Amino acid sequence: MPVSDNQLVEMFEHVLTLSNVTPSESVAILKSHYSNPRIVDAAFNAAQRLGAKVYGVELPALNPPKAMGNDMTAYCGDTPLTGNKAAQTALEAADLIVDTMMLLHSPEQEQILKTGTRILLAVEPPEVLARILPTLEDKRRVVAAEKVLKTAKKMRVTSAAGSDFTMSLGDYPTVTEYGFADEPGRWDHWPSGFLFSWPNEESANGKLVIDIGDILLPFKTYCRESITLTIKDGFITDITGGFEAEYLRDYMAYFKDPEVYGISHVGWGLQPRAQWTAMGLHDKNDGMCMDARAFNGNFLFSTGPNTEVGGTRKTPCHMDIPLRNCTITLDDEVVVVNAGEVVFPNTLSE
Ligand SMILES: O=c1ccc(O)c[nH]1
Ligand SMILES: [Fe+2]
Repeated sequence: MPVSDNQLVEMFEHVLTLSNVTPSESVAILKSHYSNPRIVDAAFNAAQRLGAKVYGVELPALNPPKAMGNDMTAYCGDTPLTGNKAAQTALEAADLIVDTMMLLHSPEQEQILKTGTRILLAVEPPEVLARILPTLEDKRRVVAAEKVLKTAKKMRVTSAAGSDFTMSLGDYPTVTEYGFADEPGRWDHWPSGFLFSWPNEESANGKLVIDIGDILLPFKTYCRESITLTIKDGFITDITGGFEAEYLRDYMAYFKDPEVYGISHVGWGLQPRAQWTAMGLHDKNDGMCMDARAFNGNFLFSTGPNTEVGGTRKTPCHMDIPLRNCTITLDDEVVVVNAGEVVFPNTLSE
């Protein structure tokens, strides 16, 4: 439901405080013409109320010729910042950047983070920002899960629908998202509450069944009939099913890039305030639907790029595919999700 300007400023003050913004710091508000002006204003006001030095960086939008739809997560790689050295310098000078235009996980973003600058992405609708306002408990839960994921050498995902998907882990880092950028060089996304890593190259194998009700982003559709993905040595080699499978095949083939079939980040949702049903209550252009990526107990699968963690796959096509009712096991013993229920960490408060 509608969120007042006053509540939006108060929420930004809460999240910037959790992000350790102090009066001795500088905060850059990164925007473009398509940013939500209410979010830009609330971020400006909240940072000033915390005593920080605030400035804005506005970049002209970039429209890659092959990009379709309005969801910024669909097309990764070049961003409005690409090649803009002066803006890059202005952003690297900040202690914290509130990104209201979506830098995505671009090489430029990684360069900024390397300087110690923190980045907080905030592009979802204000009512989603309000419903999933970050808490220290969110961080505790995600960091507890990170402890097992970052030492895991193997992940196995199974489901009653027929998934049996394994991969080796360890060559790539674990990324946590708990909703605030509180440590130097950290990128985070408000709203969130999940974690992920990437399979070691050529190690992902098996079958994934996208079952009825599972979600396809950026299509923002609930699957109405199952799709079966065959994965061999880190790449999808077959996509079978009915219309939904045909649609996914056609969309991925459009990019004419074999790297679109590579496996990208894999992890699970830990946000009890995110809801599987939320996507159905929003228009497709409202936002990127973080409820789908973060809802408690999902298996978040994705395809395409791995450049932000030093991989070589720079394909622009990125699918995020959260599955329900999966069992996720690490190293054949630690079950983190059992048939869609989070079992580790085992304490969850609403
Ligand atoms: O927060 C996000 C959003 C999109 C994505 O692909 C990863 N994390
Ligand atoms: Fe993703």
